[in-house]
Amino acid sequence: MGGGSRTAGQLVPSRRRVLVTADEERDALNMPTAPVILSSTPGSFAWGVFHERHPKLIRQVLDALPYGPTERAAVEELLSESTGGVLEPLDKSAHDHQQWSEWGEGLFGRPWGEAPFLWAESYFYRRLLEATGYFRPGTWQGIDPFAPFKNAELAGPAVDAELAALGDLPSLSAEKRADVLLSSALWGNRADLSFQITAAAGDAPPPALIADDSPLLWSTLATASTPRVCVIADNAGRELLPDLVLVDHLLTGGSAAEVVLYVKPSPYYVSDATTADVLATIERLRNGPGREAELTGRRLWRAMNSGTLTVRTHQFFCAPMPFHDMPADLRAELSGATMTIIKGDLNYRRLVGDQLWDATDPFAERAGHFPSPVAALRTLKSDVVVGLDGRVVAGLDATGEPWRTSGKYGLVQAHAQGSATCARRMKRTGAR
Ligand SMILES: O=P(O)(O)OC[C@@]1(O)O[C@H](CO)[C@@H](O)[C@@H]1O
Repeated sequence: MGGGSRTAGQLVPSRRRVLVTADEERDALNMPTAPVILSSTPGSFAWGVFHERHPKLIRQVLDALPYGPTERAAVEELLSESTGGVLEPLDKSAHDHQQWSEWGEGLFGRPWGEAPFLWAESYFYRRLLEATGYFRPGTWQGIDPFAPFKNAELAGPAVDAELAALGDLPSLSAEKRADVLLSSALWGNRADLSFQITAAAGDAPPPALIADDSPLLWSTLATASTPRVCVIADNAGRELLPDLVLVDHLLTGGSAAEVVLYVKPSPYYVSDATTADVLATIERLRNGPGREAELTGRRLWRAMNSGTLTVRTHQFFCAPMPFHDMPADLRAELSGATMTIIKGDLNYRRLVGDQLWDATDPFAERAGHFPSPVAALRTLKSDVVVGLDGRVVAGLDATGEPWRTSGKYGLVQAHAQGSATCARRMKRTGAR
């Protein structure tokens, strides 16, 4: 574990647009804070992402598509800059140059490892799209550099088996089916392609759930008259598939009258889902194998036709900040949700803050800023975790395993009093 600690002179990205930052708010409320994770400490998880995972990723990206000399050189240059150089700004011609200049104020010109890990990773993926020409007019405009990996996974035999297994669902009781589908969506998060780049070969440990607030998730949905569920998706392929099956179950079983599925506006963290990935996954379901898969795919198609399922995105989902700093329009959208289900490790980091919290800090304190009741379905693949029982933490520490990052443990954590922190902030500032 490790990263670095937040000291007086430490650089943090500009949050000029944010009226009250998470740290200012905590200071004002006398709440505890924790060191922001950096990637400067050799041997830490964050350092390994830049120095071990990214070099392998870059090789895979350059092998997967026939990029020309300009793109190849730019990609190699990014790898060398991000492992040994300083943060260079986006070219002035980039459509979001100004935006990133603001987000990176005080960071450009400094070594990558001095930027918060979350910021640096987000910027790495933005720069990778720049290097491959994703936003520039030309051959590679709009071409997802990770599409070959995502497509291979979706077409693979493991997905065939998962689709065929859907045939067992009708024989289960409604309650059992709900549990099974929630659990599939949770463990589907282990199928993240960036994680697999450095996961040990043949590594398929039996999963273990170390926190389970699923009763709170289900009871919150059960008590609403017309439940609106927002799902903030994570990975495409073998994670999005069970997510969509869960969405179908929520809609057909009455746990949700409406579902809004949020995806990334552009390729990000290798396998993160975009709208194109949602469409490809629904198509995969419609084509089976298996009658139940076909029916699920058709129902999802019709749900999109009727508007009970909407797929949306927002630029903020690729922004380098925690959810605490989400812009007002997205906050307003999410505030109407009966429950927002947040998938995956990165979204969890953004929800609670990418900081070295004490693992027993209450989840409600870290997630209470979210504009709606919120539930996180996440396998642990980074240093951040909160809301665990002290005895569980002691037991995990005693194993000597890297339990926070191994992908072997998972959690369902929920908080149902949305906007608790928001309400305190409004009271303090006199806002209505
Ligand atoms: O969000 P996901 O797909 O569950 O996980 C993303 C991840 O693989 O990438 C980051 C490190 O690059 C970590 O947050 C985590 O290890």
